[in-house]
Amino acid sequence: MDRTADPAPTLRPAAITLEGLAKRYDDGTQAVTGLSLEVPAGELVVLIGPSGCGKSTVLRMINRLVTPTAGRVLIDGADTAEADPVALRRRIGYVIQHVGLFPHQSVRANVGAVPRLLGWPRSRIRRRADELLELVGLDPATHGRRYPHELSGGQRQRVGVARALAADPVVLLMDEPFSAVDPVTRGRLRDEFRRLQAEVRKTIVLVTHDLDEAVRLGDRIAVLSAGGRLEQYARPADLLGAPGTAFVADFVGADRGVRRLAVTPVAAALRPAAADGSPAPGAADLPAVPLGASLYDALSAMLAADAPAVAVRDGDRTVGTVSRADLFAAGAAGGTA
Ligand SMILES: Nc1ncnc2c1ncn2[C@@H]1O[C@H](COP(=O)(O)OP(=O)(O)OP(=O)(O)O)[C@@H](O)[C@H]1O
Repeated sequence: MDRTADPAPTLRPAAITLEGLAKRYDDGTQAVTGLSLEVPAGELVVLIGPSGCGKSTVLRMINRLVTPTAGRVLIDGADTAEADPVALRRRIGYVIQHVGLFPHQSVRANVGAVPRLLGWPRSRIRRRADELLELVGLDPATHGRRYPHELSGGQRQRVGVARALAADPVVLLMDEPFSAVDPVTRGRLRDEFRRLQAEVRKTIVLVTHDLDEAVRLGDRIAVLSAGGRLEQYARPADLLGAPGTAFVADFVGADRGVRRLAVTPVAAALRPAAADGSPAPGAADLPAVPLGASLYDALSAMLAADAPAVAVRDGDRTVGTVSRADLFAAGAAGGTA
């Protein structure tokens, strides 16, 4: 990204603190109960739990679309109840399930909506919109002038993400952001989003029903049960390796061992190649996975090729091998996600 073209300083991501947060709706529904958790600056925290357990209500209390009945939300230590709600929402990006793009505005105008409200000069808004469209994988020249109905569902979803990032928010809230598209597009968007987050490093709170999405995207996962009660808050590998309550064990399911392989890097089981750089004997005949792959990828490659091990490559170089025994041993011990 050409930061020199944009005079706006990039805002540091902010930490979010939820302190004893609760919401009881007027009809008596207790949606969230005494929720306390800390979202470190620059991390992506996933809220997951069964339908109706209060996940969306938590997001909406963070941006003050819903007023808590008890507790506080602090952003970088400042109580959001004391902020002007409109100004607060401009500092917080919000991506929702069905995107909510303005149908009668072009893609570029949609992405520039918040900067326009903030009174940025037109040339800067346009530059920012085009920069963000590129960032989310849309060509500004082709897609910038289109209207939302002229895009595919996945493209609309990308525009929604670009729009939420436009004013360089200190916090990004995402409510089921990838659920309105087919499973293949969903997987692709999720992978793209992971790369995007590695680049922009925002503080993100993301709501999903999908455990795979949670373990692949989350730095930490908060599992909520009915009434918005926090069951466990942990890193993905820890959540899968040591469910803290019977509810979590049931929620992460019997296949949690396999899921855990997906969040354990192949490096955790690597048998390094010889120090002189010569490849392990027979490595040339093995299927290969890149160094950034997970143990799950390694197992898939072994099963597909009916091979006893995989070679691990860093670019063109074979850096070592992982056998089935190495893989299961490391999977059982758990790696860091
Ligand atoms: N405005 C409202 N008035 C009354 N009850 C509400 C209101 N909004 C949500 N609720 C209730 O609060 C509870 C939590 O809803 P919320 O949408 O936060 O859950 P969720 O976990 O996001 O659900 P889902 O996964 O199905 O989207 C539900 O029982 C819901 O019916």
